[in-house]
Amino acid sequence: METVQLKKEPPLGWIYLNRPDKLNAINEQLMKDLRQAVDELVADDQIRVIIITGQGKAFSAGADISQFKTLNGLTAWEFAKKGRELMDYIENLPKPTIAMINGYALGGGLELAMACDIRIAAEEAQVGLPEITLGIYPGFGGTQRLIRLIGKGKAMEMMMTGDRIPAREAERLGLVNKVVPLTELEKETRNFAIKLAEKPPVALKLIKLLVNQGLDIPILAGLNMESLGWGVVFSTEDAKEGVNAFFEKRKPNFKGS
Ligand SMILES: CC(C)(COP(=O)(O)OP(=O)(O)OC[C@H]1O[C@@H](n2cnc3c(N)ncnc32)[C@H](O)[C@@H]1OP(=O)(O)O)[C@@H](O)C(=O)NCCC(=O)NCCSC(=O)CCO
Repeated sequence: METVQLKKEPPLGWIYLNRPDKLNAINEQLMKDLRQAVDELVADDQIRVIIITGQGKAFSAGADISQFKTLNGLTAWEFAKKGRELMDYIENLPKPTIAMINGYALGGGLELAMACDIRIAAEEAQVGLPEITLGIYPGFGGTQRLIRLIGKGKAMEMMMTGDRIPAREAERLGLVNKVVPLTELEKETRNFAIKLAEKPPVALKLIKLLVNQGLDIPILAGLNMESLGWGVVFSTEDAKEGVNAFFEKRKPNFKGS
């Protein structure tokens, strides 16, 4: 893959966006490579958690603006649809995902981070949706995901001003889960990811489905899905293991079945 690097460190799978000289700007090739990398990690049974990060000083500075000059109405629609569908795909992966935000996460870069389940950022990182300064607005799902993460008022401010905000402010808003010094970022992210990797995969997969779909459906439908899902989760070996481990006063060993 030209623009993405993959590292398998079971149970963790790492994806590095790899266009550091362009601050990991997202062009068509990177979208293709990212999809391929994600699919490879999902298909590997040894991988339980996927971490996405950037090489160099940025997580990603967003969609590749150099591609914009050749876009017309129709191709812009196609480009946005492609980017947005990739973010939807990542949001709905069956394994937990973490965005390790090592630097700038702007525009499509923040939209990618928002499609992940968890965001851990370096203190030095800055996030924002600066599309308005280009005369446009977020097109990879940002208008919808930001309001769901931080609420309408602050989301409006971020999108209307295009201002970048520091990681600590993003943490205060609930846009990132955890902020650590850059020197600690990889270690802290690994520790967090291992914690998730030790949890039962089927229950994690169902939590993702219930939370992601639950936001968009009437509460009664969501509550019914939750009850039905209990039937599925209770049929797993991991549920038996969890209950047995509780009574045997030991740490459970979840196998994913
Ligand atoms: C992120 C900024 C603030 C960093 O500024 P600075 O440190 O001064 O670094 P630069 O010299 O600007 O950037 C280095 C190099 O990367 C190129 N680049 C940066 N961002 C992009 C991008 N989004 N697309 C294409 N290329 C990019 C930049 O041109 C430089 O290349 P050279 O060949 O060395 O000149 C600053 O870079 C910045 O503000 N970037 C743009 C952020 C942005 O507007 N993002 C939104 C994009 S639209 C979008 O995402 C649509 C989807 O919703």
